[in-house]
Amino acid sequence: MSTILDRVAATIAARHPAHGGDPNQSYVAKLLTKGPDAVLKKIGEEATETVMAAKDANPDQVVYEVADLWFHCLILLAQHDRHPQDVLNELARREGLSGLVEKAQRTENQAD
Ligand SMILES: N=c1c2ncn([C@@H]3O[C@H](COP(=O)(O)OP(=O)(O)OP(=O)(O)O)[C@@H](O)[C@H]3O)c2ncn1[C@@H]1O[C@H](COP(=O)(O)O)[C@@H](O)[C@H]1O
Repeated sequence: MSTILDRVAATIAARHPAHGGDPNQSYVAKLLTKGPDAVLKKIGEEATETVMAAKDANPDQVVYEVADLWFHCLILLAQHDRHPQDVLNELARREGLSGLVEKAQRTENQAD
């Protein structure tokens, strides 16, 4: 069963200018035409807007801005030939491993 992440990722892939995406018809194609830094700039903007919504204690706006942030992260993943499932797999790999334990292990390994 395809999820919304799968479907949006597939749409993003299809909108790539190299695959015929038209910058005059498609936001994704227009952004990708501007080059990799344009996507990074949007991610920075959307992350900042997410922080501002949280500081304003506006839960609905937080959801809206996180959706913008995730959407632009999906474009970034496509640029790097990665799929949302790769991120889900990484989260699954980490499942049950405390961040504090992971950090302690990392610090221990760096000291070796
Ligand atoms: N999920 C989204 C989505 N979320 C946000 N956005 C766009 O991302 C932009 C967010 O930037 P801002 O909030 O800063 O708004 P802005 O000032 O208009 O943006 P800029 O002028 O700075 O680029 C807006 O233009 C939103 O409309 C999205 N555009 C497209 N999608 C998905 O991508 C698909 C393909 O879209 P097209 O490429 O446009 O066909 C769509 O069918 C949707 O499923």
